Amino acid sequence: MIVAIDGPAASGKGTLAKRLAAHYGLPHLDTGLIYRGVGRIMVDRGFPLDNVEIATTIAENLDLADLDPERLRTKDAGEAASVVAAHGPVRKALIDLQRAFATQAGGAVLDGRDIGTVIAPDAEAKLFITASAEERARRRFRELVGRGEITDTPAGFADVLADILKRDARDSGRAAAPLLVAADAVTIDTTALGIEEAFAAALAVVEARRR
Ligand SMILES: Nc1ncnc2c1ncn2[C@@H]1O[C@H](COP(=O)(O)OP(=O)(O)OP(=O)(O)O)[C@@H](O)[C@H]1O
Ligand SMILES: Nc1ccn([C@@H]2O[C@H](COP(=O)(O)O)[C@@H](O)[C@H]2O)c(=O)n1
Repeated sequence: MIVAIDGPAASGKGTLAKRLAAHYGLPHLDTGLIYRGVGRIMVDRGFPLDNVEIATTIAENLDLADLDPERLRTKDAGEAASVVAAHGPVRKALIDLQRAFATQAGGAVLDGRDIGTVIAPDAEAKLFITASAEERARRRFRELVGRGEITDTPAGFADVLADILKRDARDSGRAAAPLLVAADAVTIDTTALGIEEAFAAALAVVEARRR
């Protein structure tokens, strides 16, 4: 079974993807890490993020085994990821890698922005996880403060909210594989749901699709 999970930044799709993967004993791929990996290398090597040729070469040579979530879950890697992810040739270079993961024997759970629409259009279960921008910013803010990456101040929160809104606009407005709800996806709005409630709702959708 392939479970495709899409949604905007900090909506909780990664949390649900991990929980569903553990529940069904399936491997999980956080595809955001792939774009973060490309963005991180561009920044670390001082390449301008709008250099499509270099970003594409990096994407073509990316190895999933090299992606370190600890290093890549930072605010600046997320920002760099959303810039390189708008380049069509970069996305094209990363399709086979993601499809190979999705179609491995036994199935898989993938989360990202274009899983149900581009990477795994035939997935048995498709979820679109969303929440209000303010709630997503609150979640991301708590996470970044908890990791000591930013300080717990109103200005810090305003900065995270601005980043979420900017990423929403970039991810939804780009020409190449924009963030869209697949026609056969079920949308779960988690604004007022805790993690357990959201997991129960997601599990119910997947169970219904398995039958
Ligand atoms: N339903 C929920 N209620 C409260 N907090 C949540 C909920 N779901 C997830 N979180 C928390 O919100 C933060 C973001 O969740 P998560 O990383 O799963 O989002 P995401 O959509 O995968 O983000 P990204 O697109 O940036 O990878 C995490 O700290 C997570 O623990
Ligand atoms: N399938 C995907 C996954 C991610 N992106 C882009 O990467 C950025 C970072 O992703 P996170 O899920 O880790 O926040 C995101 O803002 C997207 O621009 C993508 O395009 N497609």
